[in-house]
Amino acid sequence: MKKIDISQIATLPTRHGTFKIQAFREGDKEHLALFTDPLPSIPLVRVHSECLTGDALGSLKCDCGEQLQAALKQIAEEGGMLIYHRQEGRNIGLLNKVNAYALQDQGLDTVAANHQLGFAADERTYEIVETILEHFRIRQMRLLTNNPRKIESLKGVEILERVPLIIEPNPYNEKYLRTKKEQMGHLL
Ligand SMILES: Nc1nc2c(ncn2[C@@H]2O[C@H](COP(=O)(O)OP(=O)(O)OP(=O)(O)O)[C@@H](O)[C@H]2O)c(=O)[nH]1
Ligand SMILES: [Zn+2]
Repeated sequence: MKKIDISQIATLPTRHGTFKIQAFREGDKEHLALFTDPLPSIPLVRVHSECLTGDALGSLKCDCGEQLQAALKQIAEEGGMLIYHRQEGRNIGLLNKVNAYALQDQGLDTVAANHQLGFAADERTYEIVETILEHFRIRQMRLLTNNPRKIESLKGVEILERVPLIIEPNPYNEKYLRTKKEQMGHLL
């Protein structure tokens, strides 16, 4: 197992409320946990995979940015944790994701574009997420997701409830969301 470095806990005021923040470094990847204090015994958890274009740049090609904001709002209200999982582009990385976007400009869907570049549709792994949950001794939770694969991938924690996180489609992400539903089994 890789060595994990863990930061101190700091306070992070956000537009949704004040969270605690802690960083986890694994090799060259740095992940974050944002959590309410107190943390309920059965917290509401969001595992959010990095999407720089959606999360930081306001991209309308996906639903990530709006999901991130909606998740933080709900977690601030109900108590829980957002794990910011630094596996950009379903873990193909930013450069490859932009190449996948170029293929999507030519008409390929999000799954076919990944395949054309030699990747599986989803290359993410969740060991670091399990390590972070273990660090906080979270063994039972409610999970904010529409992705059944994410539920199956999280071993060692009991997911008592799946809480949907549905964003209204826009003309630019309609096809993407349809592909996620039809080819990736998302509960949309
Ligand atoms: N390779 C690739 N990655 C993408 C694309 N669009 C978004 N992503 C990445 O997909 C990840 C988000 O995954 P999603 O499948 O939308 O959502 P999810 O987190 O698995 O599922 P939910 O929990 O329901 O939101 C982020 O890492 C994004 O960077 C794309 O067209 N190609
Ligand atoms: Zn995105």
